[in-house]
Amino acid sequence: MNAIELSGVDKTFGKVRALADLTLNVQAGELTALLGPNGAGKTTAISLMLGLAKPTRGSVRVLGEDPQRDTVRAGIGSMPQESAIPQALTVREAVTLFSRLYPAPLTVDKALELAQLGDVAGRRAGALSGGQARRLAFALAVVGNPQVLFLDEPTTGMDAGSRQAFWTAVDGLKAAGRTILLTTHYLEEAERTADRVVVMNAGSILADGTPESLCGSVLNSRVRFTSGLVLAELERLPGVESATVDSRGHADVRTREPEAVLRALFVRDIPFSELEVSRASLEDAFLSLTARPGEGIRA
Ligand SMILES: Nc1ncnc2c1ncn2[C@@H]1O[C@H](COP(=O)(O)OP(=O)(O)OP(=O)(O)O)[C@@H](O)[C@H]1O
Repeated sequence: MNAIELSGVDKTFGKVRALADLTLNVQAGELTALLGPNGAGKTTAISLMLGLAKPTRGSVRVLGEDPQRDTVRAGIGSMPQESAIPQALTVREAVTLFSRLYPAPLTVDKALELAQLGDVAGRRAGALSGGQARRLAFALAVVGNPQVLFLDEPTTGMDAGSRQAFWTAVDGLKAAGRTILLTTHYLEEAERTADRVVVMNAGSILADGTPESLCGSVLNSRVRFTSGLVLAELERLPGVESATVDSRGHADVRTREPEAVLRALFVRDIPFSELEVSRASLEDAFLSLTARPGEGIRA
């Protein structure tokens, strides 16, 4: 079952076409990372899914309904980039207030625990640090126990420890079958946590697949070693797409078939040392994709 369905969606602001014929289906229980450079249209897409705005053209469905209907809102939780939390309320008061908007919320203590806010539950929202304020926004998103959760750049401003605890909480929500759509500029987080990565640019989808398939289909692996081979010899090794070598013999080879390169070194008995083989990261794939708009892939 699809928890989210966008079909043929356009959203324009005056002359700006923020979303251009966007079609995106998200299955229930899936953790999807929506990636894209600044201005790609991620926040606009989320605001349509939250029912905060209407598409100029096309249709948006969340849990099978128009998200502008009140009945759907009870099934949705959102952690926006900037939340307008009443600054005079304490953390506990704010979470309690939000819990009352939902028919079957978590207990306030459970939401505070998920967001690691137990220690500052009595502090006023206006007195929180930047990272604590992000955690409060997370508590407000989850306290309603929603089926679908939108997290817009959730970990921005969180320190390393908070981030780790945050992803543990998200893993728990995923294990409980929640549908999660997140945007982030921390690509290593998307690579580690997402079932699916959707890369947007200029209002459309540029690539869509698992983190592994995007890395595999877009970029090569990197094989580094030190040897006596000169550039022309490196370039003639099987499977090599490009290579560089410095005056001390440090070779840096890009290939889709690192095994073929290594086999050739062994079979030909070429002496080498300091071997390092690394797979392209999602960040490499993202940079490569968004540097060439229009040449999208569907992995
Ligand atoms: N209310 C608005 N009025 C005019 N233009 C807007 C409005 N909202 C968004 N836009 C424009 O639509 C485009 C998409 O913006 P959007 O905020 O969705 O991008 P984004 O992918 O979320 O970017 P970021 O990573 O910077 O958050 C941008 O060109 C932006 O300037």
